[in-house]
Amino acid sequence: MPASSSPSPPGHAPPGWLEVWLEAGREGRTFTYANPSGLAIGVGDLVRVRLQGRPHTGLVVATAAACPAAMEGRSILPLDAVLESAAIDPLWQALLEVVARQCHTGLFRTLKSALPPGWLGQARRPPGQGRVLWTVRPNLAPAGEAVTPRQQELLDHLASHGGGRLLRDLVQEAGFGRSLIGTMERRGLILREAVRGPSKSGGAPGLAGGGAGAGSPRLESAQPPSPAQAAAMAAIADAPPGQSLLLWGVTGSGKTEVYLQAAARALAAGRSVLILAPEIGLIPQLLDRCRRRFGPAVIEYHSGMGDGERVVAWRRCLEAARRREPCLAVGTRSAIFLPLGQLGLIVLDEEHDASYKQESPMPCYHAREVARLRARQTGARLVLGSATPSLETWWRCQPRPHGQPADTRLLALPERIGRRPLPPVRLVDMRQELVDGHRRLISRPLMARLETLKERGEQAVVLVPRRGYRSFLSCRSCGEVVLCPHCDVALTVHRGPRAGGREGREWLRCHWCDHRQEMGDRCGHCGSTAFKPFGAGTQRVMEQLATELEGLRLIRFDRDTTRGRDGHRRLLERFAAGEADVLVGTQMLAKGMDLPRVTLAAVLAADGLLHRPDLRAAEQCLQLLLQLAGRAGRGERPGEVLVQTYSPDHPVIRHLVDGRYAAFLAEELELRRQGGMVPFGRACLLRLAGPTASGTATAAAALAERIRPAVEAAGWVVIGPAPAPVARAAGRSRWQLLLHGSPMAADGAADGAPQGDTTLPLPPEADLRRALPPGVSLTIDPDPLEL
Ligand SMILES: Nc1ncnc2c1ncn2[C@@H]1O[C@H](COP(=O)(O)OP(=O)(O)OP(=O)(O)O)[C@@H](O)[C@H]1O
Ligand SMILES: [Zn+2]
Ligand SMILES: [Zn+2]
Repeated sequence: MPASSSPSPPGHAPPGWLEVWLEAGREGRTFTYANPSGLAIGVGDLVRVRLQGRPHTGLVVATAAACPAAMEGRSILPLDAVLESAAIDPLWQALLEVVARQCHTGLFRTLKSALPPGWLGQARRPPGQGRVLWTVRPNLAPAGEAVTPRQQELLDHLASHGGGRLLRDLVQEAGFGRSLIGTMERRGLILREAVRGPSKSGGAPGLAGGGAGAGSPRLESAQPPSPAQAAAMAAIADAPPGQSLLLWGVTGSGKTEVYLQAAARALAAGRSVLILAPEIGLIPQLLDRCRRRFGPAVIEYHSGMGDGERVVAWRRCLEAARRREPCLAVGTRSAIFLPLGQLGLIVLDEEHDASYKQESPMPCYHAREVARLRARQTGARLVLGSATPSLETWWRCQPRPHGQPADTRLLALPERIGRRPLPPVRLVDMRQELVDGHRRLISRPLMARLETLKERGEQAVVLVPRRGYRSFLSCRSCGEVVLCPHCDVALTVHRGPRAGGREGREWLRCHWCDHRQEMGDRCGHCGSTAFKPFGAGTQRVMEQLATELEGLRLIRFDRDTTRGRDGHRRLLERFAAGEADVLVGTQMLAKGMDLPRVTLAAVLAADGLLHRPDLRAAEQCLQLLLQLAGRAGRGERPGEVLVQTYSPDHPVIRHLVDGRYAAFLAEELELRRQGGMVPFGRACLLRLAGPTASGTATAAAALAERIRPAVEAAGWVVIGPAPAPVARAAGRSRWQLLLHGSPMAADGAADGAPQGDTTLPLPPEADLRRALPPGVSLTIDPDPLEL
């Protein structure tokens, strides 16, 4: 319950007036409130106030002893209550201020993006209020205590949610009955606790820092490290505070084991640990591994969770920080802002992944850069792990001129665990397949390999770049591709029941805005009703495999089949349990999976990945293919990679076959150097979107003129305006301006320094917005990953 009027500390008069930030509109606004009853209040406190008669939760951002001059003589409302003292730590706020500045936006927008949804805002119900049920004794099985299957289900469910979940989510979302919960409470199997204010949370399970032996008998013990793993762990332990390290380990080299042992060490020293993965789909496996090692108290945080659960996770971090207890949190990019105290270690797994970058809304931050700032600020070590490091991170490991040490230390795990070989890559030239009269989706070599899977008791993963049934549809008369009416992208053919539809029928869907329509509509270009489908999506590949290889058991793994909270976990568990021979899916199957029976990784249409007009297209494609290759041969049996392509001589394919990622990076770096591109130059993208093409174009041109003086004075150039690569999406026209600056030209350093000064030569964000016509939105994206 809200903290009541606490006496103010001696020597500090309670402030008479407060500036409170409230979530009003997109930016938020501060309002002045009075403190007539003299509550002890400070910056960073969470308070309840009234705005237009309604209760709101707000954040105190300033206090004053005297009434602000602007408010003199006006009636000022008193605040209602202090909800929570020191809800925001000054150090944490300082971090957000730097992020806001680097992303060229305000602190409020940044706060709003960093805090869990519902933390601030109109008090529909005060944030996070509710009852949480905690597991008290998760290990009933070894204790030999009798529980019903349904009771065990509830215990497992709680364990998989960090040990605790809001009562209303348990009932409404997870469907557990109140009587079941009541019975278990009475038996002392679970514990109810209100989540408000600093809690005495005796019921929260503790974190086992030491690995084996500590706490629960079910905890798994650490693996004896290989020499390379041991060297990496020692280097992390000995690194100076704030140091960044790149853990470059080939797929299956045991990077995760290094993270876990480094985490155990930090926890044992009383310091918190944060481990990030780029996608929600990778969280379940990572979380499971962490919980097996450290117990159920590991905190989970990502956008796949309900708002209430995120608030609970946030609070658990805050309260642990107050008690100076270490925690271990696992999450996606937004977890980089969790209010963990005494941070000792931050890990970004798959550090090269583009999902670490927020594209919209602003702030367009990169979790890797925020992690770097946070590590420096708190003295934590930052470990960036990857089998295919980003060019930027690799570049930071190179020695600097004049004998300065590299910014990031390189640690290598050059071999797989158990010296298992990396799987060889075999190309299937699809042109030759055609010449030989084989026109099927699945080449003969791939068929032959899949046919023997089952008898050998092995499994395969098959990557298909697109979900759905067919990639696109074009008109038989005029050849035009059928586009989404709201976006400049081709509609994808899907098959199967859709609301009210029949099984097996085909319909069209936009992967950008989710528009859906019937197949039979006329060609928008010539009026013909005859269409021809092209390309194959996951659905069609499933169908083909099922008809051509009878008896082969398949699971489809894409965004359509992994919906819902546990969608990824459910399918992967079924596959791991041997319920299927082949997993057919999109990019998401290339990452993280560690299944010993997978001996074949195949790509059906590599060409769909190769030809993208983007600065990082080659880098991202090679990363994906190497990741995919890394799924094969992780167990006792050797693996193999099969790539079907029409472009066997493409440089990316060549590098894939040679497996020489370092050589690729060196070549790519040279290209970037010649072009003055990242990391030899900096870029910033201004994205505009508006209701009409002409209005948006005019606004973009006016904006270009407005910023030109400041941009050019800093030695940068303005490129454009130009239509965005997808010039219309969800009915909005999109234009963009690219700013390009070269630190090389500016400071004359022959080698280009890793971006030192990260502020952009632009007028303040608010000025830019004010100059835009109504209805036109602006996103400022510094160091964009996609152009
Ligand atoms: N020291 C060790 N001794 C025995 N087995 C190990 C050791 N370290 C890791 N392993 C096992 O090797 C396998 C691969 O390790 P891990 O998943 O950590 O690799 P990774 O480098 O993270 O892989 P990827 O990048 O491909 O996801 C796992 O099954 C893991 O349990
Ligand atoms: Zn669309
Ligand atoms: Zn037509």
